[in-house]
Amino acid sequence: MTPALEIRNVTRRFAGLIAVNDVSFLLQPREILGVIGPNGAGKTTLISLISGTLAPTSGDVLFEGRSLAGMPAYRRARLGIGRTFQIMRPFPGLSVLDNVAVGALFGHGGGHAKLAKAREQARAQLDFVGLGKFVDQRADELGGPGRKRLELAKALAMQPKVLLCDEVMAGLNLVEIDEVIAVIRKVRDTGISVLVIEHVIKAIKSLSDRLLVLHHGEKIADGEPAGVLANQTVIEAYLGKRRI
Ligand SMILES: Nc1ncnc2c1ncn2[C@@H]1O[C@H](COP(=O)(O)OP(=O)(O)OP(=O)(O)O)[C@@H](O)[C@H]1O
Repeated sequence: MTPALEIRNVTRRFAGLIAVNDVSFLLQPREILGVIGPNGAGKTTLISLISGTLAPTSGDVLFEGRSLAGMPAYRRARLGIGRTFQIMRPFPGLSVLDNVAVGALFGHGGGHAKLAKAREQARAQLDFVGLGKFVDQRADELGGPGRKRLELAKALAMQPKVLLCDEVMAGLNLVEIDEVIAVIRKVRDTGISVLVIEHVIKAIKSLSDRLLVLHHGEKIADGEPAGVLANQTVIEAYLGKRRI
């Protein structure tokens, strides 16, 4: 089976700093892959290299077997690569519904050219993530947990085949984390492959089919979650962080 994503020897430098260093891995269709690592390990950079907001210094990203080299972010989104942002940026002044409708207008396959159709799709995505009751509220009036769900709905409205989630559980309480986990599982059940970056180790352990660990830009482990978290190198990378 062709992988949904293949990351092939990807390196990204920022001046003297190597943020991502010769990283390779696969994301299989319908897989939930968790990516963890201490602060500054290169996780967000990795998502940006896949979604196309950053270009690799070397290496290649393949989507369904096809190289994305040189392809801008908007075209990758149209091909089916959706992402959420760690720093949430709802369009201020727009309703929750229209924030998501924007995603539907520009998403996979060119999106829905008609606003009415985009709003219809946005409403369905908001129901899906549990924000159905808030469609008419201004997006910048949503609280933290609501904004996390909004980020997910915005990305899903683009009808991605691959969803890249950047810390969608950060700042949530345990109940809210469980709710987001349930939403991500539902996303996978619709046939979407998911890459999840997260600091909440317990959550990502139960959510992920496979876990990949980055440390100083390098992949130090990749495998079944319980085994990866018992790995001595991984424990040392987190020593003192109290996150395992
Ligand atoms: N645009 C940039 N210019 C210069 N350095 C950058 C840039 N973006 C990231 N970095 C550096 O690259 C390294 C990896 O950063 P990145 O944000 O990918 O880490 P992260 O694992 O997502 O961290 P966190 O968990 O804190 O979000 C860090 O040292 C960071 O300071």
